[in-house]
Amino acid sequence: MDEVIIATKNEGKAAEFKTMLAPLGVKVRTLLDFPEIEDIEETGHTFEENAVLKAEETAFALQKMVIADDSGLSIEYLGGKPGVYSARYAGEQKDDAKNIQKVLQELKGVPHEERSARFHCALAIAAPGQETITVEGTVEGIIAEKPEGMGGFGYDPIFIVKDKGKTMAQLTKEEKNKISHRANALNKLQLLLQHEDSVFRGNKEDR
Ligand SMILES: O=c1[nH]c(=O)c2ncn([C@@H]3O[C@H](COP(=O)(O)OP(=O)(O)OP(=O)(O)O)[C@@H](O)[C@H]3O)c2[nH]1
Ligand SMILES: [Mg+2]
Repeated sequence: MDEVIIATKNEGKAAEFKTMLAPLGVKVRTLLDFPEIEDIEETGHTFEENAVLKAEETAFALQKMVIADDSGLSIEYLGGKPGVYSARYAGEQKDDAKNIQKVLQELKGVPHEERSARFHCALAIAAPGQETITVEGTVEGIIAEKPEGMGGFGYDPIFIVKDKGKTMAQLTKEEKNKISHRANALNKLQLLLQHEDSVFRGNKEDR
C-alpha cells in the first residue's frame, strides 16, 4: 500500500491522520484533494453506520480503497448527545465555537462528577467488491466548565482527558495522537491490516 485515501473533509481529522500515518511512509490524501466528491449524507444512527456509508460511497466513486472516520462526543448527562450529531450540534453550519457554547450551556451548574463524557471514533475501510471492515476507538473524559487550550479541533478545549487532567486542546499534537479515540481506532485498524491478505479476501468466516 503506497497511498491511503481518508474519506473526510474535516481539516482537523485530515491533519491527525497525516501525522499518525507518517511513520508508515504512505501518501495520505483526503476528500480535500477530491473536491468533485459531494458531501455524503450521514443518515446512520451510529458512528459505525456513518463511517461505513462514507467509506463505501467514496470507495465506489473513486474505485479505490478508502478509510472513513465518523466520530463525536457522547455526554452521559445529556443521554449520549451530541453523539452522531456532534459536527452540527448548534446548527447546519458546522461551528466548533457554537457547539462548545451549546454544550456548556446545557451543563451549566451540573457538578463535576456528573460531567462524564467519551469521544468515539469509528473507522471503516472499504474497497470496491470487498467486505467493509470497521473498528472503534474511545477515550474517557469530563466536560470542563470553560474552554482551555489552543490545540486540536472540535470539542477538544472542553474535553478533560481523564488520565491526563488536562483538556485535549492542552495536550501537544504528539500526546493527543497517542491517546485519542482516533489513535485507538487507527491502532486497531493497523493490527487488522497487518493481515491484509486474509482480511481482504472478502469473507468474514475466513478471519
Ligand atoms: O474535540 C474534538 N476532537 C476530536 O478529536 C474529534 N473528533 C470528532 N469530533 C467532533 O465530532 C465531529 C465529527 O463529525 P463527523 O465524523 O461527521 O466529521 P465531519 O462532518 O466534521 O467531517 P467528515 O469526516 O464527515 O467529512 C467533529 O466535527 C467534531 O465536532 C471531535 N471533536
Ligand atoms: Mg460529517
